[in-house]
Amino acid sequence: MTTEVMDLPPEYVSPANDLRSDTFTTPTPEMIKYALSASCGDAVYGEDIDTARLEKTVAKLAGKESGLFCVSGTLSNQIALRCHLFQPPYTILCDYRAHVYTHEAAGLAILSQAMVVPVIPSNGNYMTLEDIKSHYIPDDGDIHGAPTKVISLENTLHGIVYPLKELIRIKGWCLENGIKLHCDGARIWNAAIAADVPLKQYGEIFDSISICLSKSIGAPMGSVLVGDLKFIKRCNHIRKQQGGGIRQSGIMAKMALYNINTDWKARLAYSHRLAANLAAFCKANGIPLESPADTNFVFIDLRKAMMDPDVLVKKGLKYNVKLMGGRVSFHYQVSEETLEKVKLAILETFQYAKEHPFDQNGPTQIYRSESTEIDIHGNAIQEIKTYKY
Ligand SMILES: Cc1ncc(COP(=O)(O)O)c(C=O)c1O
Ligand SMILES: C[C@@H](O)[C@H](N)C(=O)O
Repeated sequence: MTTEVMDLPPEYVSPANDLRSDTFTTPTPEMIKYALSASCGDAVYGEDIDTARLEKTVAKLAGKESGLFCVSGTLSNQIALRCHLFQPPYTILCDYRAHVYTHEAAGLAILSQAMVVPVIPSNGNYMTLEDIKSHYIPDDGDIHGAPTKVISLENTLHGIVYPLKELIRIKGWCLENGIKLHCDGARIWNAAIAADVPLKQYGEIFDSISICLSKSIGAPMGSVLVGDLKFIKRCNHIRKQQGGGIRQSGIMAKMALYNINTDWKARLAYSHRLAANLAAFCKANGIPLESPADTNFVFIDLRKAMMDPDVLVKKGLKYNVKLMGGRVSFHYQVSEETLEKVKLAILETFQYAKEHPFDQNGPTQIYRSESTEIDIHGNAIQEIKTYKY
């Protein structure tokens, strides 16, 4: 039996109770209405006005010469890193939790033919210059080596805001050593308001930034990759090679522009407030967190708490809240009611773990197919409705 998503009850398809990711933000009627006046040129020929407007708007916000609208953050990251690289052998250095390394299907190996140096930060939260210096591979002519040619940082990573001073230190060292610096800015908007740093200041530090539109900004899709003009022209070439050329993308660009041109800071600040509230609740109840809740994510330390992620997912559904595991992701469309309900689900799971400790010895995964309402065959997962916890 295949179950159309449309058959699922409304509460299953609303963003208001969806804490799995900020990618679940949905277009509002205002965005859709605004998009009705979108341009309809062929963007591959550079003839779509609203796509060009979006690219210029985001590039200007970041203080960069040019921007390129990509269908996804994955594509914009992969294109950027590929275009910073020229002749293998080389390596890309990043945090061991970086999306470009863990969630982009080995694109760095396939598209860029790059080796990756994944670094565990010595402070547990973000790589320092000292971490980088002790892991990078110098371009010193040693025929055993694959020199590090680009460093990819994520801001925020795990919801953690990268300290500006550290970014500036890393940038200075990269300039001295001829290493490019890319930012996976899927949540750079969140970092900007949490750290009160203008996007333009991040633009001065990074050679390229992949600025996602489909997360907290709330656009239906995509990212804008920003950098200098020559670099973005090269990225446009590789984007086309990867099948990423978009024709009439004005409608999508217009929806993104609507949210960028309205009060995105207030919307993100709301999500950060909810996350901070949940983090304080966890602290007050002795529930450990993996990392500081600087922005819109709360990462519960399931391993430390011996909490079973499947129990948490099903407790969530008991209170009509969607979770994927220990990461609780807030966005501007999440309701205050959902915040109160997820507290109940987390507390009950924490208490359940005291009697039924769960020793998770496998990998910690963000994506958990059990947490969706329909399986890969499109069949509703009935047992979720008959949870036993
Ligand atoms: C940190 C980070 N970078 C990049 C991406 C990729 O974005 P997309 O899903 O649009 O490919 C994501 C997830 O969406 C992400 O969480
Ligand atoms: C997991 C990752 O691919 C996705 N970007 C998310 O944050 O939900």
